[in-house]
Amino acid sequence: MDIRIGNGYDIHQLVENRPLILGGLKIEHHLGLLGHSDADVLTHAIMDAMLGALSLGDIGLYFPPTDERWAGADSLVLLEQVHGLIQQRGWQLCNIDSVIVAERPKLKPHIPTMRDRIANVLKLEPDQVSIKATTNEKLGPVGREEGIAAYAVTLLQRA
Ligand SMILES: Nc1ccn([C@@H]2O[C@H](COP(=O)(O)O)[C@@H](O)[C@H]2O)c(=O)n1
Ligand SMILES: C[C@@]1(CO)OP(=O)(O)OP(=O)(O)OC[C@H]1O
Repeated sequence: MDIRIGNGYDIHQLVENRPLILGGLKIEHHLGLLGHSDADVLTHAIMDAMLGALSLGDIGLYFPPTDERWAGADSLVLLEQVHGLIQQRGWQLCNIDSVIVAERPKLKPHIPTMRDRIANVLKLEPDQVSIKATTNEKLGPVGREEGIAAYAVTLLQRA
């Protein structure tokens, strides 16, 4: 089999006195995401999709939330390590498609920079990294701005 698909999902709580980091980009907002790491929910979903494509488990296996080494970790650095695992096994990324579910802030203006940052770490062209945003139409915890969620799908091919 020469292609593999993976999907990833993550959600983090929005709280006061934390930065909002999405796709490696700090976005000005009165709330930020709570987590052991930088809580970059988009990058976490992308890593889980990459690992899932090769049945390699999830990010908690490689970067346990109980391990002080990952306290405040920059998720783009973790992404680079996950990319290394994929490459070591002889695979490369074809493309990523993702969606961030957030009631606020407006993410559209920030998406090109997020795509560039993720693409840069993964040595991809920005057009191989799709990032979309949607609200949750005020429904549920995301709709009440208690958190932000992200979904990602990725396709890998043999290098
Ligand atoms: N946090 C968000 C959410 C959405 N957008 C953009 O707005 C468009 C409309 O969103 P709906 O949930 O009402 O469909 C969406 O297509 C995004 O382009 C955004 O920028 N930031
Ligand atoms: C990368 C890690 C490291 O603690 O980040 P967290 O901020 O704990 O986020 P979560 O998505 O709950 O779990 C993944 C963890 O492995």
